[in-house]
Amino acid sequence: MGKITVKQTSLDGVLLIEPQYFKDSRGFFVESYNKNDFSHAGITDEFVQDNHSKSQIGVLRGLHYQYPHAQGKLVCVLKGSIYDVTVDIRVGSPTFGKHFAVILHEDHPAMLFVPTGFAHGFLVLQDNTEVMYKVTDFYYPAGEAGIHWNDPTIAIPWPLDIIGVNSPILSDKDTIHPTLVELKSPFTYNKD
Ligand SMILES: Cc1cn([C@H]2C[C@H](O)[C@@H](COP(=O)(O)OP(=O)(O)O[C@H]3O[C@H](C)C(=O)[C@H](O)[C@H]3O)O2)c(=O)[nH]c1=O
Repeated sequence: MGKITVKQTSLDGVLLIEPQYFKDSRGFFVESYNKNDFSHAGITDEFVQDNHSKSQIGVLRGLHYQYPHAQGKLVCVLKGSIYDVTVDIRVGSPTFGKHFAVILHEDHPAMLFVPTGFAHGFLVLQDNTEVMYKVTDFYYPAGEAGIHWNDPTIAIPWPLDIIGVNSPILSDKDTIHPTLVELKSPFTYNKD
């Protein structure tokens, strides 16, 4: 049975998970999700839907959350790489408005667990990048919401220069999200 290593991040509840990779001359094998391993690590959420997106370099998807029917997410990169960002939007949290960023790469296949109460997004760093993520509630279009990717109070240092673009490729809806100051976050911090 594969083992996983779970690392805390700067945001309480957001976890970096490194499953055991079995590498050999053919490549590698990994159990990308194992209910027993995850529940032993304290992640007992039930995942009910798998999402899979493919993007070209320079695409930025986010910063998104869903409410009601908030979704926890388990994010992994199947191909290519992303600059993945999570923002704490739980009112009353000591890290409210703070972000955690990590590069997830096909060859450094850590996974990120994002609980409910956070906005999530990523900037794509290579062409034909494919991201797969499990979510803990179903898609609920009426509950789709977001925060502006370039919100000055969050001040995410998106590495646009590294990929040589001045501005990211966005969906129409991702150009008009409110800033965190304009938003009334529906999430509250519950330290238990
Ligand atoms: C999220 C979702 C979308 N769709 C449909 C709706 C649209 O017609 C199409 C593209 O959706 P959207 O532009 O919202 O996809 P992304 O911009 O990649 O959204 C995701 O981006 C960031 C990274 C997230 O963390 C969220 O999981 C999610 O919001 O797929 C569905 O049918 N089911 C779904 O669960």
